[in-house]
Amino acid sequence: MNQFAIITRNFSRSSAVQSAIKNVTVIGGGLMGSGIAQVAAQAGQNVTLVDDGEKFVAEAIARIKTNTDPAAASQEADLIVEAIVENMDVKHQLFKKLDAVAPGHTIFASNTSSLSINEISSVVKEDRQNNDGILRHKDLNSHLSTYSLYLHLFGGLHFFNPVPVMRLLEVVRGDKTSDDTYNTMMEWGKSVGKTCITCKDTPGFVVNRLLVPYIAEAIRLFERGDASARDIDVAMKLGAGYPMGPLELADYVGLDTNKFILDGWHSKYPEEPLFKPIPLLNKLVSEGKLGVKSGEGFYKYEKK
Ligand SMILES: CCCCCCC[C@H](O)CC(=O)SCCNC(=O)CCNC(=O)[C@H](O)C(C)(C)COP(=O)([O-])OP(=O)([O-])OC[C@H]1O[C@@H](n2cnc3c(N)ncnc32)[C@H](O)[C@@H]1OP(=O)([O-])[O-]
Ligand SMILES: NC(=O)c1ccc[n+]([C@@H]2O[C@H](COP(=O)([O-])OP(=O)(O)OC[C@H]3O[C@@H](n4cnc5c(N)ncnc54)[C@H](O)[C@@H]3O)[C@@H](O)[C@H]2O)c1
Repeated sequence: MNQFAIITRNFSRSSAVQSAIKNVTVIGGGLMGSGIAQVAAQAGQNVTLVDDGEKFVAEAIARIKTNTDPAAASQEADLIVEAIVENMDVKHQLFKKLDAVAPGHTIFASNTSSLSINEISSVVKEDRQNNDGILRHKDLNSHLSTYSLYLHLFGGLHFFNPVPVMRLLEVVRGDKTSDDTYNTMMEWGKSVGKTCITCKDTPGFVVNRLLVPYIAEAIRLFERGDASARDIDVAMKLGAGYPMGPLELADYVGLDTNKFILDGWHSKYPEEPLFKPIPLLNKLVSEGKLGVKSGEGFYKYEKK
C-alpha cells in the first residue's frame, strides 16, 4: 500500500482541557480524517495523517507538515483514529496490519458512522491480562517494545461533518472497552474542543439512530408527493429549528451514504420498517445523483 503520512507540530491550543494523548495518528485523509487531524493539531497535539491515496484535501495539506513514514505514524501514537472507507473488510485489514506494529499502550478508535465497534475490533487481540493490568499511563511517551493491540483499548470516536464546526463527539464503548480507555477518549475529545456524549455500541449510536430514520421518513414523504422538497426543508428549519432541512442534509451527506447505511441496517434488521429500502433513493443513486458532490440530488448544485 502506497501510504503517505503527514506530520504536524506546534499548533496553538483551542481548548483549556489537557489530555494524556500527545501523539495522534489519523488514518484516512478524506473528508472526516482531515477535519479530525485539524482539530487535534489545533489543540496542540502532534498529528500524523495517513492515507493510501493522494486524496488529502488542500486545506489540510496547507496546515500540516508532511512525512512519508507510515510505520512511525503508528509506532509513536498514543491514539489512532481510523477514518477510512466505511467497509468492514477494509477496516479489518487495516486493524490486522496495525496489530503487528502499534505500541501496547496505543488506544484505537474508529470514526465509523454505521458499523459495529465490536465487529470492527474483533480482529485485534484480546487483552492478555483480561483486566487493566497494563500500566498504560505510566508507559505513555516511553517508546515501548511491546507491540500488540488489545481489545480493551478499542472504542468509537464518532465525529460529525464538518468536523471543525460540529461541536459533538460520540464516545462509543464497545463490550470490552475498559474504563481507562473510555475516560481517556472522553478527556481527549474535550481537549480537541468537543462536547462528548457516551454511547453503547448500537446501530447509529445516538445521532445516526435518530437522523437516518428521520431523513428516510422525509424522503418517503417527498416520494409520496405529500409536500415539495423545498417545503419539507423549510418546515423543519423554521418549524423545528434545524440548520438544514432533511433533504438538504441528505444531499450534503451524500445520497450514496444514506443508501449505504440504510441497506446495511436493513440486511441486519430486516423487520425494522424504518430501515426499509426507499425506491426513490435507490433510483437517484443509480442515476448518479448523489447530492452536493455530484451536482444533483434532491436539488441541483453549481459545480465548483
Ligand atoms: C441517512 C442519514 C445519513 C447520515 C450519514 C451519517 C454521517 C455521519 O456519521 C454523521 C454526520 O456527520 S451527520 C451530519 C451532521 N452535520 C449537520 O447536521 C450539518 C448541519 N448544517 C449546519 O450545521 C450548517 O448548515 C453548516 C455548519 C454546515 C453551515 O453553516 P451555515 O450557517 O449554514 O453556513 P455558513 O454561514 O456558510 O457557515 C457557518 C460557519 O461554519 C463554517 N463552515 C461551514 N462549512 C465548513 C466546513 N466544511 N469546514 C469548516 N468550516 C465550515 C463557516 O466558515 C462559518 O464560520 P464563521 O466563523 O461563522 O464564518
Ligand atoms: N462523511 C461523513 O459525513 C461522515 C461523518 C461521520 C463519520 N464518517 C465515517 O468516517 C469514515 C470516513 O468517511 P469520509 O467521509 O471521510 O470518507 P472519504 O472517502 O472522504 O475518506 C476516506 C479516505 O480514506 C482513505 N483510505 C481508504 N482506505 C484506506 C486505507 N486502508 N489506509 C489508508 N487510507 C485509506 C481514502 O483514500 C480516503 O482519502 C467512514 O467510516 C464514515 O462512515 C463519515
